[in-house]
Amino acid sequence: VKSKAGRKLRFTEQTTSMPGASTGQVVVTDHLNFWGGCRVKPKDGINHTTYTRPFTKSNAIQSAHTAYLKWSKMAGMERARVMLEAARIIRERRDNIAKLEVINNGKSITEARVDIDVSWQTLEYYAGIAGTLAGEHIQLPGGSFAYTRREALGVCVGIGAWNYPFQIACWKSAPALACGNAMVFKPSPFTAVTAVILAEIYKEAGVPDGLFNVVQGGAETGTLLCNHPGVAKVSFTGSVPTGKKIMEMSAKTVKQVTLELGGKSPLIIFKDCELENAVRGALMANFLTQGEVCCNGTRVYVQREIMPVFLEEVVKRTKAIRIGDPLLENTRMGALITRQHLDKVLGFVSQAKKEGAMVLCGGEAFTPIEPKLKGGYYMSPCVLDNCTDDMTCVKEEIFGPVMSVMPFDTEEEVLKRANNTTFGLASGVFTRDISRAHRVAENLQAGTCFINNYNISPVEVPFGGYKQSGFGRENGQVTIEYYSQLKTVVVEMGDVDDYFNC
Ligand SMILES: NC(=O)C1=CN([C@@H]2O[C@H](COP(=O)(O)OP(=O)(O)OC[C@H]3O[C@@H](n4cnc5c(N)ncnc54)[C@H](O)[C@@H]3O)[C@@H](O)[C@H]2O)C=CC1
Ligand SMILES: C[N+](C)(C)CCCC(=O)O
Repeated sequence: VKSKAGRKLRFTEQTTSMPGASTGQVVVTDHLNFWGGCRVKPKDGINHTTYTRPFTKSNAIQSAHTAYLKWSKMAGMERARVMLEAARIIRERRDNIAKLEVINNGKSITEARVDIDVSWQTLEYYAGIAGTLAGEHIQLPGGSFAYTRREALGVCVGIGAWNYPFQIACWKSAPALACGNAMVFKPSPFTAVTAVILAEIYKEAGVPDGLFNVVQGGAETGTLLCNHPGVAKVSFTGSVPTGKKIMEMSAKTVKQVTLELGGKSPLIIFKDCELENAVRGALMANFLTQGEVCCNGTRVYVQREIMPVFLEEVVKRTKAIRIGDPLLENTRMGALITRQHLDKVLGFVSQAKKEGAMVLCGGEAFTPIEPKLKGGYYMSPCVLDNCTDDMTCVKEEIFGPVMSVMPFDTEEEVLKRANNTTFGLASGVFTRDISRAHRVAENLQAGTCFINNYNISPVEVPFGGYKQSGFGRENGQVTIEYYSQLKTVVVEMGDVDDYFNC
């Protein structure tokens, strides 16, 4: 849905050809901004993309700051209770939120349900940690001592991409709120709807008004948020070029930054792998959410001896992927996010052909037979053979369902080739040799290495990049460090030295 701000949000199951061409439709009749505990009318009253005034008096950042003062004084256990209630509400409304996510994003309903499950689990996980936040006591000479306090940062900004709209909002807000911060979240203008649902759920669960706010808009709004002196931290998910701008803007007032950026991750398949699993893994690494996944393993290196059998299997299964109405239970691939993005992905396939790659399957615009789905942004998932490391399709992030396959001979060679990239988000290896698996994991320059599977990221496990794929982490206990700061309190129990007058 291209939701228009300033109208009411209602979910109806009508047949229509909305962007993404699902059988559902969202009619937006309520405002999509959410500040100070309620939906707010855009000041220009027209379109969320041209709107926001973070510098004006009554604004999202100010209301977030007021809420932060209250929330950060509560005990971790009290915050935990509210967060657990929010998790419960998400779980209860899982199917409805998942439907909205499908209509908004175009991904299949079965995937969207997993996203929503991961979302409430994220809130539960950080609720569990909220009650454990603590400092330490350090003994000093003469009975003096010091202690540390783990304190919130203040108002944190979250800026999200369009591929996992609700989940990204939860990955950012859950650790932020657990630590006592407030958050102003800006979703991608392509997927404006579900972050507001999260804001309403937090309110219903009992967070103070203004603790989690949603401002709609694009680059202009994001820029205002990153430059705002009242913001302590920016957590960004999106492309590398935008990430660089975010870092630059944040530097002006020394804001803390977490950057979850793009990738071009290698997946290495050795000849001693369990082939069935490796083929399934390659599909998991390339075709979730229409291939619009930052950590996808899109450079698939296959040991030469098993290349023919691997290709045969992978092509057979790729051709069998059911593309179509994302709201149907048996659909496994929905529609890409926009016409423009679809054209871009198809352009990568044409370029690959020009550079000598061979299309083994897919790579074309796809029109489902149902008339109601015509006009949707579908494409057939693509496997490219005859690829070399210097081709555009192997070097650049495509962010669509396009797998590039390349042969390799030795471990040493493939590691060198796998690491020859400015990205470093994820990586994967399939082998039955446990020593080799751990050796390869050690030597791959990436924030995650999946052994004998791919794209498994439960909330307990830290997620983030090496190199230009970003820094900071989301998920796992470590993320607490990225949403809090340590205060040292030094306590003198004796007299102050008479150093200057003795
Ligand atoms: N590492 C990760 O966790 C993920 C990374 N991504 C990356 O995101 C990209 C696709 O997402 P897009 O939404 O197209 O990325 P994008 O960088 O164009 O936009 C991301 C967000 O930043 C905002 N934005 C754009 N320009 C801005 C500016 N100058 N200042 C502040 N905010 C600005 C957008 O409105 C959007 O909310 C891919 O490259 C992908 O790899 C996507 C999902 C997850
Ligand atoms: C959930 N997972 C691992 C498939 C992708 C999460 C990262 C992203 O937002 O692209």
